[in-house]
Amino acid sequence: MSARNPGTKLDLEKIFKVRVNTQAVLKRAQQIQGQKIPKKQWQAAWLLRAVTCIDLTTLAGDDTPSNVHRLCLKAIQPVRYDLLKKMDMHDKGVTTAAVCVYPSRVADAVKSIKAANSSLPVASVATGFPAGQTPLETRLQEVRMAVADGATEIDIVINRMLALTGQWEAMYDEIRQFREACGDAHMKTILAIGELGTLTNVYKASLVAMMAGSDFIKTSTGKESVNATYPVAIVMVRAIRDYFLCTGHKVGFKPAGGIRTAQESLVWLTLIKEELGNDWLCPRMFRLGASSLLADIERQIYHHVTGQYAAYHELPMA
Ligand SMILES: O=C[C@H](O)COP(=O)(O)O
Repeated sequence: MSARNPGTKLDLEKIFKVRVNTQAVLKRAQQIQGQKIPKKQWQAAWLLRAVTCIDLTTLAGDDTPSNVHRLCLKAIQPVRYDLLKKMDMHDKGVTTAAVCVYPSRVADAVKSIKAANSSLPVASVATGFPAGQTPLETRLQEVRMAVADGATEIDIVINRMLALTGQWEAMYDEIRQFREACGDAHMKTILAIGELGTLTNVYKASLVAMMAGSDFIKTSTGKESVNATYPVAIVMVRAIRDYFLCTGHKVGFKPAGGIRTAQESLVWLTLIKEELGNDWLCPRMFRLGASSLLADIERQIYHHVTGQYAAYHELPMA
């Protein structure tokens, strides 16, 4: 990952001035979805880029060491070797960006990745994911435990109650404490946009999260009824741009939740390229949080290489 965002003082004046023009945002989101996407070998290259930006995720109540182990192996070899060889990409170290698991499964993931002689990062959700409704000390302790078990990236959830009641200072203080508990682990801050009510709140929460030192801002847990949407992404990436122009610090962006198709991954890459530029089109600055996107991308790559669609059983999945 890139140099970290140290954060800034909380600028409440700037937060209170935020207004979002919803119609303009919706129009821009439509424009981006209407853009032509690359075809043929360019599409295959973009899809491989998308693979390298995936936080391959399992966040289920029935996660076990064995399904986490399979997830890790898939993250290390996300696309079948013979397909990569046909594209002359077999020796380019194509992996996903990270695996993402619950705190209790971090040690399992670290063990599997070490056993495979890989240094793939292990990310963990924490802070009472997904609702964030546990006492602050419990949430802080969860972060410390995930880091102690070997997570090098922590996806925290914000306290929505503080955002919904306009307690931005308290939200800033909590996130600051999470950042400290993370130590050297990079922190992605999940806004849970489906529960923030308005796009204005999304912009404000984005700014507060960045001022408090988040390395990434992330749309959703994947557990809300509304998760990663393009209009919300426009608002968040504009906040990232605004913060960069004011401070010189680059913060990453992670849409997550409900992203399932290769086609969607191409739209996400287009959105990042158009709104933030090529500097953000890499795993250091952009992640796709997804549990089941990789299957479709690998299928499209199979089609690109062979001219046929694979049955799902032909592609080993996590
Ligand atoms: O952070 C990642 C999300 O929880 C994944 O959501 P998903 O299962 O809808 O892909």
